[in-house]
Amino acid sequence: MGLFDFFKKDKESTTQQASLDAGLAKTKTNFFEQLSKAVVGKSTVDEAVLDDLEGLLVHSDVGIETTVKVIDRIEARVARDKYVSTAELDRILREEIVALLEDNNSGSTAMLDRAGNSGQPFVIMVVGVNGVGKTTTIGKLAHRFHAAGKKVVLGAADTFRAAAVDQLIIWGERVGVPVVSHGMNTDPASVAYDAVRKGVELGADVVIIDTAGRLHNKVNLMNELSKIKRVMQKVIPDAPHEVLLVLDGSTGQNAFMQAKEFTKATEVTALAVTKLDGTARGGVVIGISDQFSIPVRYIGVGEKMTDLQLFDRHTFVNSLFKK
Ligand SMILES: Nc1nc2c(ncn2[C@@H]2O[C@H](COP(=O)(O)OP(=O)(O)OP(=O)(O)O)[C@@H](O)[C@H]2O)c(=O)[nH]1
Repeated sequence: MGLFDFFKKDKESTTQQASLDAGLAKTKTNFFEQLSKAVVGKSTVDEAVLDDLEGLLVHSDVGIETTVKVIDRIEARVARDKYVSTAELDRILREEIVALLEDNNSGSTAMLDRAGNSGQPFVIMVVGVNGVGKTTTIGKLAHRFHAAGKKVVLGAADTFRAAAVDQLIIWGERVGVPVVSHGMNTDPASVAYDAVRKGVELGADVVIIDTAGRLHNKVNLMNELSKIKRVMQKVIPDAPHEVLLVLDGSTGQNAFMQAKEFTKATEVTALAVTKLDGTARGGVVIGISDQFSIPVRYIGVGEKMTDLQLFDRHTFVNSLFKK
């Protein structure tokens, strides 16, 4: 890495950090206001403080099971160290959350590092219900790959809604990458097949396929996703290399429910959690990454093309606890 690249990278990470800090601002304000209320007038972490902390974590959408794990860890620490001051609670909580994410999120390799390494396009099938930010996330991903010098092809296989196809085409133009589309109400599997073929023809590094996510008809969803996979495999036998489920972080327990349903319908290999900037309950990322043994790879912290970040547990928790 040359000196220029080093500074460029350094500047990039500073910008990323700033947008993460801004994106998590609502969650932070909410969490720390509540946390300081919980410990006001108390010098040690006792049962009452732990009870308040439990309520606070649940309220931040960390989820019951994960909250119980965090509280158990802190309780064990309090029992071991005998005296834990409330002033230390921040640090302890932060350490325990990082440790929890470490247990559950190991082995997540950034897609960008893997894309284009095998000589064939790296195929990403993107799933998720309408409105969660699926198309936007695909646009942002395309931008990320494109900006990193990767050749990208998009496939508009969400043919159920005209707007989804149009929106993807607009993203393609904005980013400067080709979009394979057959229009609305066409066979999604045929779009996916053509997109993967186009990717091979063009020597693309990445092919990203948008799909329709109609959860209310699980059998149809399952069949449609299986069919899309089967036809892709006629072109590239081990495709898709990633099935990315997009979840709206501002919908709290709904996001958990969707993750449960989609993981039943297809084999999901990675998660993207969007709209964290619009919620005070960003704890959902901690819960989701703990509950499903699927790595959270990306988080959305705004509407701009550059507002999609690689999820890194340390950076995330540091930002959350930064005052
Ligand atoms: N604030 C914010 N808005 C986001 C983020 N990601 C997506 N959005 C917005 O969420 C809205 C829905 O996003 P879409 O990409 O249209 O959602 P979709 O899941 O593709 O839904 P359909 O296109 O309706 O299938 C859009 O207005 C996006 O700009 C994010 O990380 N932060």
